[in-house]
Amino acid sequence: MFPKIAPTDTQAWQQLATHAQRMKQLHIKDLFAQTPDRFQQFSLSEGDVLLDYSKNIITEETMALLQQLANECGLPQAIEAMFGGEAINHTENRSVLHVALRSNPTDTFTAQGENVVPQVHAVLQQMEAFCQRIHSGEWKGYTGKPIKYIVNIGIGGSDLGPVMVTEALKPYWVPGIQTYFVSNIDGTHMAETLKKVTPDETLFLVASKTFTTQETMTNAHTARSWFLEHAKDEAFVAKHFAALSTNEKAVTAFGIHPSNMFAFWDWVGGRYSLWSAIGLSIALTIGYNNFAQLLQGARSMDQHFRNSSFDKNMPVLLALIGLWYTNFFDAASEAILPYDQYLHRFAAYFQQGNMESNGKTTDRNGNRVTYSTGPIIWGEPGTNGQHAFYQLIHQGTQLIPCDFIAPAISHNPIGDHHEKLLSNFFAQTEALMNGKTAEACAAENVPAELIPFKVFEGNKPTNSILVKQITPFVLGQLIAMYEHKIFVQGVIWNIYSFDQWGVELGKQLANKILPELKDANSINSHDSSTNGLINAFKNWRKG
Ligand SMILES: O=P(O)(O)OC[C@H]1O[C@H](O)[C@H](O)[C@@H](O)[C@@H]1O
Repeated sequence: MFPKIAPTDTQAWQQLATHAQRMKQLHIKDLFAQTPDRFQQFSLSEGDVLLDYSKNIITEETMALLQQLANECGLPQAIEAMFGGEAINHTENRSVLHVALRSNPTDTFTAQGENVVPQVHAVLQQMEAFCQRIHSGEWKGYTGKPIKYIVNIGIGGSDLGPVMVTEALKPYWVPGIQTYFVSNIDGTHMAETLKKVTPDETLFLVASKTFTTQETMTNAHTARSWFLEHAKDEAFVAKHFAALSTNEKAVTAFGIHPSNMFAFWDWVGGRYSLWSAIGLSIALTIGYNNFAQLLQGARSMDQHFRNSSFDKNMPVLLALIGLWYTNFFDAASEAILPYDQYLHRFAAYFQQGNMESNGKTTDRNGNRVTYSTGPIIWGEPGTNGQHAFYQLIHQGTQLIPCDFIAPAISHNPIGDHHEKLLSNFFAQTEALMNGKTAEACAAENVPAELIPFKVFEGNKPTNSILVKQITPFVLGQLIAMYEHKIFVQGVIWNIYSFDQWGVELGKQLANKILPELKDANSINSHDSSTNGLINAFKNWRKG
């Protein structure tokens, strides 16, 4: 295990606090003027991924102190504890081994004394064989037709990853397969999806780690009823429903045959599960070989993370820079801004990844933290964001560190679209850094009374992540890079990143209120606001 030290108790933290006061007097553009080769100093590549972190309010001293902080907080031991399968998810007494899901067969990862790699590869083989049967048309629906539609029913970690990846890799979709995702318990989500599919050509994947989640179970039962209205015979369920879960008992109770179950394990966190059986919708959509490439990309980032010194380690550097702004500049949020339409769910995916992992106030000693932890994560694809919220990033009162992500090669090289798109990426990061002075405005003959409105302070930090192309391998690298960033920050903040007790409360409360909504009686068991809302809801439905 690694030390449970409050980061504020380290020497590095004290030094960083003093250092930050000095750094707040500086402007990034001056740092570039002082050190023209700053790009060489603060950028690195790993395969086809280039990280440029030079447009940050940092110097070599900043980075050295941040790395010292990581060392004082036991990051080297923590990395080995995770890869070594220690039960670092302490509050659930579980290992955290999503890295084992992208292992090679000859690798070894141990949970509770057992090498988990053979079982990982057994399920991967089961997934590969299943994909082959679906894609070849060998697997037939109840009227003898091959499967054309995949409907993944899951929520949270059993939805967001597969949605994000299948969208990101749309150019790789297997011809003839159309995939949909139903997550919301709002009947609209299911109803609208069922309009697009046919019962005899659809495979429903019920994706749930626990197989108890209310939304997923409700949606799965609705899908089953709809299917049986058409198929009439329960025996046909086996041809059209598969389960992705850790809970074999609940899968069987639902009526899905164990041979249609793809297993994973309690050492896979929901928001880290796209690499497991939860990724079956991905493999069915982009083909198993592309799914395997995604895993290989993640594996290469795992090795980079585990083996690189902190000054050459992408996840560590991103984590330290993020923490620098969260804790020493009071930044409350971070934006993820992909300049790639296919990555339009990337920020939403890492909203769960970050906010469910590091949105915690209790430290690993059970005490309330005295410093900020996980920031709010948000973002939209550029350039749409530019025409919506960049105003605030440029001229608002909040400091919002941004990650710009873009591929050099587009999957859709139409005319000069991609050059135009990327010119916006480069221009934005440059403008956020440089800003615009009153003198520059005056030189452009801006009327004096308008100058205060047209001045940009600049000094807005950005990371630029440029990749050659969004291939399955590169996407695997990118996802794993951000996963490990979250892990590093959780270690330094001394919090448990792999539980999510905050989500449980909502589940319990809804279960308490649900029976109260089933009859017409007036309710008075809550506060006056909740009573008023419930009674108004009921009154409207009476009429
Ligand atoms: O996969 P399931 O067990 O259905 O869980 C789905 C989701 O449920 C909760 O919201 C958890 O907080 C998430 O981490 C999880 O991904």
